[in-house]
Amino acid sequence: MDHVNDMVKGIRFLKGHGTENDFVILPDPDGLLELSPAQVALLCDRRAGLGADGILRVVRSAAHPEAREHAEAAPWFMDYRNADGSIAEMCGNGVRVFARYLVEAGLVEPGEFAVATRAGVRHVRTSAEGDVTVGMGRALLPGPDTGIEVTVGDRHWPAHNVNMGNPHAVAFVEDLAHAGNLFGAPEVAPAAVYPEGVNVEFVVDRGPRHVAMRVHERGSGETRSCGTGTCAVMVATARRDGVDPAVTGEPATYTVDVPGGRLVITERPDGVIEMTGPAVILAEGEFDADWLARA
Ligand SMILES: N[C@@H](CCC[C@H](N)C(=O)O)C(=O)O
Repeated sequence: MDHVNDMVKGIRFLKGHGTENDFVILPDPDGLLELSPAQVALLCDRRAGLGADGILRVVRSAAHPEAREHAEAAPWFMDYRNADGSIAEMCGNGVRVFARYLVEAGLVEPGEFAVATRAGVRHVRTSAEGDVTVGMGRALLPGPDTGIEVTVGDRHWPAHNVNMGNPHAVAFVEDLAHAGNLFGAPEVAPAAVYPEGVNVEFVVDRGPRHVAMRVHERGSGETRSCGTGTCAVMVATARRDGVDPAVTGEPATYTVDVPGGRLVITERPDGVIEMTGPAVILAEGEFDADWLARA
């Protein structure tokens, strides 16, 4: 293997996941790694690349134009990309994995700290057991919340418009299998409600304050979990149940099962949503910079 090692101009990466929403993590403290959409897509390719639902580039906030203003409060910026190379504002599972990486790399002390994202600063709390809690900010219910329809094949469902920094359409269905194979994006109408595209969640009840969902993610296809999606689902389900912590003054907690595991979502009376779940770093290595440059 020595000749291979001699040849490789290595770029370091790690692999991690949160409830099986998986990421390639690229430590790039000085923000020197310019990634084209084609390069991101190659890295995320499960046959020709490393394979992932998305990329988490780890950049010092001070070194990134989109995060410089947060450098003092949140020294590290999560530059998230979807598997197709597109940029998204926010990734809930990604923030937990990003936080776990910062702790394991010794870049922050475990416990409470802040992470800069395109959707703003997010406060995280790591536990020694592996779970990470993230203050995901407030859900926006931008409207319209009626007249939105999700279609898969010949089935149609009304959907709720929830923004968690990124856009979601939440549809309550009778059976998660009715969402079909989700190889392609579900149709969401009217398309004008989501000019930047949308993540679509299909939800069934499992018990009191307990639901299960599948998701088709904008830019990544069906994934095993979507953190922002579970928050959007929690809020849509709570309102459907007549639960609003801003009115009762009591926090509301829902359990949201995803194909890759379980997340616990709490909405506080001040509207801030907290997401708790696992975050795992499972491998690290190097790939050939020339291979990526050829993409
Ligand atoms: N998997 C993520 C969401 C990633 C971004 C999404 N695909 C979008 O384009 O908005 C999560 O855990 O929240």
